[in-house]
Amino acid sequence: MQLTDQSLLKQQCYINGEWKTALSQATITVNNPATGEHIAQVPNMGRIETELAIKGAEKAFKQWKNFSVRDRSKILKNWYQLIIANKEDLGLLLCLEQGKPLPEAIREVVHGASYIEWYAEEAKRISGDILPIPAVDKRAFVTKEPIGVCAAITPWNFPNSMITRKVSPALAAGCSVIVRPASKTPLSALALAELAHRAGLPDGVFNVITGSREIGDTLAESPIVRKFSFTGSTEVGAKLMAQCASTVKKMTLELGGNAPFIIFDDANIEEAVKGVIANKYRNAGQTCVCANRIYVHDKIYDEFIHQLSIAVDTLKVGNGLDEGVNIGPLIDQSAVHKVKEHIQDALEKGATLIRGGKTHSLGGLFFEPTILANVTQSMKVAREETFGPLAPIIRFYTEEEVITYANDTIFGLASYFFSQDLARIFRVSEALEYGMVGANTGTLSNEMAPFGGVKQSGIGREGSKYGVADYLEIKYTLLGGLS
Ligand SMILES: NC(=O)C1=CN([C@@H]2O[C@H](COP(=O)(O)OP(=O)(O)OC[C@H]3O[C@@H](n4cnc5c(N)ncnc54)[C@H](O)[C@@H]3O)[C@@H](O)[C@H]2O)C=CC1
Ligand SMILES: O=C(O)[C@H](O)CS(=O)(=O)O
Repeated sequence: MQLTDQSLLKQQCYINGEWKTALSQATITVNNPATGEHIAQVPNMGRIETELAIKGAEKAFKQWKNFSVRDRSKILKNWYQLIIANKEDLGLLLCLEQGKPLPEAIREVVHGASYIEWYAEEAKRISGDILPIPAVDKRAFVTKEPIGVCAAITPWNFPNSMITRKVSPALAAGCSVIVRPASKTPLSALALAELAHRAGLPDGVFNVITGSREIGDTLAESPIVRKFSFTGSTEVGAKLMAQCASTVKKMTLELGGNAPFIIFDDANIEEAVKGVIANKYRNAGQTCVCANRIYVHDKIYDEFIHQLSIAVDTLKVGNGLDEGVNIGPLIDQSAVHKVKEHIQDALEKGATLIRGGKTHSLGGLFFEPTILANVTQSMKVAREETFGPLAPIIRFYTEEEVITYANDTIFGLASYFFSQDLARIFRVSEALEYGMVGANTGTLSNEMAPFGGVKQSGIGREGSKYGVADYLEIKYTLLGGLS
């Protein structure tokens, strides 16, 4: 791996300001999903190392919470500037360990850094309240204080921005953090730790530990860890929530999705096709906010499928390092299996294959961008999160019918629709049971907006002024004897 700054390839964990190997010397291999080649190895740590990290983070919290907000903000801004200055190297690490095309990987790095830039300023906007005077000899006020030691477990699909989206509000609030990244994609988190160290973050304030499930168990069960932030599947999120219950931790859960993408008969079809392409095939469809069901009104159904097919034909599948590639590999064989399972189930139940439908001729983990027509609500692809480059098209006839379809899921993360009727835009946006709604757009995320879901898609928000509140506790103080 040829980085401009080779020291950003870290193969040890960052704990209490030091780079460490596992006590057992055990390691985990990191492979490039595009080629299968071994690109690095990181420590396979467990309970003992995690407990050491927790102790160090507890000590560091006591120091970091007493930094002035101006000093915390300055260090976050240093970190932001170092990330931007090294975005090509960080993008290359990301592309090699996760597979997304290099330009898309660099965009993720810049997107991830935008949260640090945002929270560097939000640190200065954490304020409390002076309350009404309860009695002539008393004064009352509210202050907001950092929660304390925080833990974060992150997924493989956005190995850079999922780290910064959790760590930056925590640090801005004055907390210390221990991050356990996905074992498939740890290099981005470790490189971010190196740059945080260079930015002047005190030892123990930000820690990155790689290894076994024991890490998650230890973090979830520790009474010192007061906040747990998890991004990943609903199944695992629920398990962690149960584990954290024994020590009554505050939770942020960014979980699974099943996004509806509705195209009404009054939509601008060309714009809707662009929106679907930008949304559905980003990261090879491996995002929790990808359209999982595409509903198209009967009147424009055939025209939409025709135009979407033409657009899908222009997508290039390949190694993310190659020029012009739009879709990289899926993360592993189980991901390929799930896409195939959803396609097979749909075809057996009457769907029609319009484009793709099988492993790409490149083999390995590459999969053809796929379109299925005549899909129905009863098919697996409409009920489960596919997490792959599969666009299932479902026909609908009325607004009432499609809203019922769209809301018929345990998930409630992102939703989208295209319409040029203003009254309909307000009606549909208010009727959709989701944390986020995109109207006439297929992309939602930015650092100024509250990202998160309802129902079984999670708890809490990341990004915006709302994101820092999840790392603060409210304290009420009453001053008596002032007569
Ligand atoms: N709501 C959101 O913002 C996002 C949600 N996701 C969801 O995550 C899933 C895909 O990502 P995956 O990494 O495969 O999800 P996953 O839930 O299997 O794993 C997520 C992370 O949790 C770890 N993990 C798994 N089981 C664990 C356990 N029992 N204890 C502690 N840690 C455990 C994994 O190693 C990984 O680091 C999809 O369902 C997707 O929708 C992914 C990214 C963002
Ligand atoms: O993991 C994900 O799906 C991300 O949260 C999507 S986004 O924030 O990059 O849009």
